[in-house]
Amino acid sequence: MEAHDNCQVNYEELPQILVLEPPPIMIFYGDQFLKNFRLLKAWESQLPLDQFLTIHAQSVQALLSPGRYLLTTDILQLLPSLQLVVTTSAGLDHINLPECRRRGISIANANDTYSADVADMAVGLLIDVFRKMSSADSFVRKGLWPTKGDFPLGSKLGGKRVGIVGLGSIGQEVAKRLHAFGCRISYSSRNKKPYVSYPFYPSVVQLAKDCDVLIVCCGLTQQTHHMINKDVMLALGKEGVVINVGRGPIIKEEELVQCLVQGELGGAGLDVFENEPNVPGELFTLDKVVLSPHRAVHTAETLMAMCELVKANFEAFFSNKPLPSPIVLNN
Ligand SMILES: O=CC(=O)O
Repeated sequence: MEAHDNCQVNYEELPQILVLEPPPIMIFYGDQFLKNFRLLKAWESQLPLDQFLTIHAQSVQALLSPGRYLLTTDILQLLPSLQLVVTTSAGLDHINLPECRRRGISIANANDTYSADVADMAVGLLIDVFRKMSSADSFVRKGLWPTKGDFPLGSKLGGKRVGIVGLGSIGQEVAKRLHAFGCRISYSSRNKKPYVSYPFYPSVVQLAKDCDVLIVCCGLTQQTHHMINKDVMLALGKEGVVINVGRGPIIKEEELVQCLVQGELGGAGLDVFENEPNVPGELFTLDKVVLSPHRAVHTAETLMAMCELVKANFEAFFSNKPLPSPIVLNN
């Protein structure tokens, strides 16, 4: 017996949640926010994962999934009673969605909890690339100012033509911010959005031709995989800048590195990479590139909001109520 909310509850009787790997909320804040649930922590077991899952196969109805852990068909098949996946991410590319659809497994995600923070980061990366803030910081710290003299000029943000790739909730937040900075916004998306007046481009290459900057804000799907390739980058041009706060594999990284090294692209601000946490070494020496370790979504405040949403989804599921942030899986 344990004390929960000042009353005695039997821990064994609490609703059970399987957690395959600790999500960032647990890493930073522990698992107190899920104190009214019994957490089955796969990583604490000495057993290989498949054996561990086989033992708990019949009892697991709900699973908490951190964004980076792949929920493959193999794993899902080991969990025949699974009815709900709550993921702490906004992106769903780590989950085998067709298999969930086939099995009728519900999914809930972070919805737009992170959108404002991700948009702030996209704008921050862009300002950093144009105004060379990271590189200026390192210039001063290395004591180069007195010896090397004048630091190179940056480029003005106001007036730049910014193409947003994916005008979902993150893309719209980016547009709002950069519009306020005096940028000229246009976008490409799966469909033209009837409620915005920014020019719409069905083709990303055409968008790139007419812009100084591309900001990748879309999710990773079969359609967006490697969508930003050499053709797009050449269309953007030698002064062009690419910002990626979506997912690494939306950009063909090898071609991005090549374009940057060969001076065919003006700069990049990257929060996400194809093979995280590995970043191509060629980028480390380029001042026109700003790098960030997939942190756009995580601020202390947003993680707390995420905790609440995760908890609310599990509470709703175990009391047969509608999920607060369900994903509708289309055929
Ligand atoms: O990248 C993080 C997310 O999709 O939430």
